[in-house]
Amino acid sequence: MEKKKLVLIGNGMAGVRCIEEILKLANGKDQFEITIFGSEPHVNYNRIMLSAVLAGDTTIKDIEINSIEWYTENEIELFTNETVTRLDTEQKVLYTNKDREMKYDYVIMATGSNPFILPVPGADLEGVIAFRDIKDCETMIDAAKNYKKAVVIGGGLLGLEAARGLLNLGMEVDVVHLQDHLMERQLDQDAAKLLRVELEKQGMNFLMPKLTDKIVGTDRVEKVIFKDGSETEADLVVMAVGIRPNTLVASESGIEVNRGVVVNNYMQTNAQDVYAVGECAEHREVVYGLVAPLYEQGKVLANHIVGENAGAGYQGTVLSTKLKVSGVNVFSAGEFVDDGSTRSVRVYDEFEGIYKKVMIRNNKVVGAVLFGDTKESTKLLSMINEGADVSDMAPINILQSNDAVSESLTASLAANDNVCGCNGVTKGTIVSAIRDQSLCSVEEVSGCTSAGRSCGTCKPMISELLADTLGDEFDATAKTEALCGCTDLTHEEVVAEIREKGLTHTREVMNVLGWKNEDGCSKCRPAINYYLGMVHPTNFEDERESRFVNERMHANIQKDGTYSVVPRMYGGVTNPTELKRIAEVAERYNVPLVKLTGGQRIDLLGIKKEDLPNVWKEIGMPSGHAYGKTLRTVKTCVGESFCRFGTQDSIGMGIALEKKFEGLNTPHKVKMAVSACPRNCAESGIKDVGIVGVEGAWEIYVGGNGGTELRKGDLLCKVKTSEEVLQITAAYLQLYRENARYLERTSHWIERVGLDYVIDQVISNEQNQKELSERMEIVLSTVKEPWSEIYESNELQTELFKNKHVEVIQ
Ligand SMILES: Cc1cc2nc3c(=O)[nH]c(=O)nc-3n(C[C@H](O)[C@H](O)[C@H](O)COP(=O)(O)OP(=O)(O)OC[C@H]3O[C@@H](n4cnc5c(N)ncnc54)[C@H](O)[C@@H]3O)c2cc1C
Ligand SMILES: NC(=O)c1ccc[n+]([C@@H]2O[C@H](COP(=O)([O-])OP(=O)(O)OC[C@H]3O[C@@H](n4cnc5c(N)ncnc54)[C@H](O)[C@@H]3O)[C@@H](O)[C@H]2O)c1
Ligand code: SF4
Ligand code: FES
Repeated sequence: MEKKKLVLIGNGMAGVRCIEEILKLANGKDQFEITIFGSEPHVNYNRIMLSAVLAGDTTIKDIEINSIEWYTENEIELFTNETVTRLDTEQKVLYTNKDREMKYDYVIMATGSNPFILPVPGADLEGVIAFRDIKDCETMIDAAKNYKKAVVIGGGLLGLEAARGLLNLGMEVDVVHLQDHLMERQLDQDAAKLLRVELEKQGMNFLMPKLTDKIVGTDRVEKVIFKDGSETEADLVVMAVGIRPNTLVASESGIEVNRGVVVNNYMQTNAQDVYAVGECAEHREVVYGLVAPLYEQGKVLANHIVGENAGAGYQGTVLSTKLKVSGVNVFSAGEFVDDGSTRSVRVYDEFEGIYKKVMIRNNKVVGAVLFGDTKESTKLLSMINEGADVSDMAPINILQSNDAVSESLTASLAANDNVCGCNGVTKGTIVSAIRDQSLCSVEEVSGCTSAGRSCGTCKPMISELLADTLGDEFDATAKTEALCGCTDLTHEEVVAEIREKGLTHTREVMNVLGWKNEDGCSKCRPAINYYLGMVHPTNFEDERESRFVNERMHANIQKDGTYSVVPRMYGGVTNPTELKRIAEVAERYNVPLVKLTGGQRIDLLGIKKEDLPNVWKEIGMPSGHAYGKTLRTVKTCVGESFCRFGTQDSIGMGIALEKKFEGLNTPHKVKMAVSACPRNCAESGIKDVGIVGVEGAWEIYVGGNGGTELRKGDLLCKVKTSEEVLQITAAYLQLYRENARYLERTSHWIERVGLDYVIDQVISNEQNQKELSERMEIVLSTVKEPWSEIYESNELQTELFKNKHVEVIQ
């Protein structure tokens, strides 16, 4: 079959993706001889990531999408630095600015947009630029080396991302905005207000509402003057006031143009065999400026042009956006302004800086705005796209999956929910690809499914899906043992950097260590929080929002949304007074289930979240930490006082251990037991630390586990006195704290590092033992009792239990 000549005008994101789709289809490659013209001097690159380049999070080299080898391998003829000027649609010939003429059979126009430059005096001065391509990005990076003050005109997505990048480059930044609220095309007033406050904290200065009158300077820009007569100094002005579809080739060729090049559902223009795709195209009077719709268009076009069934064609897209500014989570999708026909559910948490609004019309979700916590964005976008009926849901449940999902971003997603919004890739597709093609890294998943190839904000979710699907194999087979998909650094490297660079906050760690996803994920945030506390025990500010929900609430969440409360009973010992108080509380709060735990204490299950502080106070006992990565219980046998086999005071030893180590933060939960003879009634052989009394001595066992992977503890040493048991346990636990990876149980850690290493560090090297236990004493001096801390503090109670206002508004 003779190949048809297919020419792509525009070597950018939408056009080249469409060519990739054509090449993927059977016969696609064989049908066409492909030529691409691009005005820019580069191969196809990820324009979206220019914001990340400017912010110093990645480099221009790293944002290349298709290497020059890709064009060669696919036999694509590429002309960079060459602009197509006109088509003769009768003769099927195109012309370029380099006097080239080329015959074609099919043309795809993917010429993108031009940034809008305000038609004000001085807009042509040196130092006045747009932010659209690599050249603009390089100009800004160079300007920051020589100049101090930048003015960004436009408080939309682009302007704010530019401003963040310029701040990172060390410039002072004014953002000039026309309206009195930022991102007015995506956010309502309330979200915009919170956004402004957050960005001001980051150092941005807002001049709004302001209309630019002129830009002045001699050779280079010196100041911007506004219509109200005020002015601001400027060494650099970045215009980010919107874009206009680039329709020049079409209009020069007599092809129908409105705002963009007019296309039908198959992306055909009114000229024979001429298609348009991307930001230059106008479909049903809409021009899109985000990649998700453009990639959908490219898929339809590819199917149509190769003669595959393209169904009903492109049907339009509900837009959703996320601002890519470090430290700010903003999501907006569909409708966001209330009108008479909508009702909305809102959650506004001033303490945490969280605002969520879901718009509902005729029992269907039609839009959402999330600020501060965007975990539900994927779920909400699916609901909007599916037109999900929410008439059976309590309004708050539409928004409050947050507690339940906070341990996993992906667990609550259905197989047909999109994980990667940019590329339209579902959870089901990713999980099948991982299973069927034995994928084991985020890069491999991206390569096979395209998920994660654009803005990259979905990479943490891909990483979670890998972990969930591969289970234990994930770590074993991953190319690198990176802490999570947000970084290539290992746990050990992150800890080393925290120590070396003196990093003290989660955000700082992510910024300084170049996190790929600026907000981190549910894997790295708790880990970093733990490592910071481990490295800097005395000046550590625990980041509550980085903790798993159970640790944040100091109680275990149950499947019906209530909580369980387990007070501490040192060594499993209680008395009638405590039992009476527990019984009274159970009656007063209608506790549906009171149960003895395997760790020798009492569990009150089914407590409402708002009742927690009062229940804790009225029980009057310390927290049993049944929910934390910390010491859980010390189980004891009755020992020498009552048992005829007992050789030691196991209860006394257990209570001493529990009192010493309660509340200690550890990489994972730690369970202990003390038995007074080798009959081991307290099951000391399968605990993280198990103590066994023998005649005149104690044996210390470590690394035992009674869970799914049963492991018998290893004998660490045998000592004579209780003091030695306490000191060696302290040294051992401190070594575990400093050396293990977050979420690694002692049983796995010992398997990894070896018992010999632990004996060497804790037993053989006495100086080391002393230093480890001294460091443990420092940590222990910082421990606070969490329940009383909360019920004695109105502020904490409001923060945790009372500050979510839920309104259903007509
Ligand atoms: C800094 C920045 C951040 C962004 N962040 C996001 C984001 O987070 N999420 C998101 O979805 N979108 C984002 N966008 C928007 C996204 O990059 C665009 O929607 C997307 O690049 C449009 O693809 P396109 O192929 O239509 O246009 P482009 O990528 O602009 O490609 C068009 C190409 O055609 C070339 N060209 C034009 N005319 C001719 C001609 N006559 N002959 C030859 N070549 C020609 C141009 O030089 C250009 O290289 C961002 C944009 C910028 C600038
Ligand atoms: N995270 C993302 O998804 C992302 C990031 C960057 C860019 N983009 C896309 O790139 C394109 C360009 O972004 P954009 O922010 O320039 O476009 P935009 O149209 O979304 O925003 C332009 C903003 O400039 C303001 N403005 C207009 N005239 C002004 C004036 N004279 N003075 C001050 N402000 C004025 C408008 O009120 C508007 O808020 C859009 O399609 C956008 O979706 C997306
Ligand atoms: S472990 Fe030994 S001392 Fe303790 S209760 Fe059992 S038999 Fe008695
Ligand atoms: S959501 Fe943007 S790359 Fe996946």
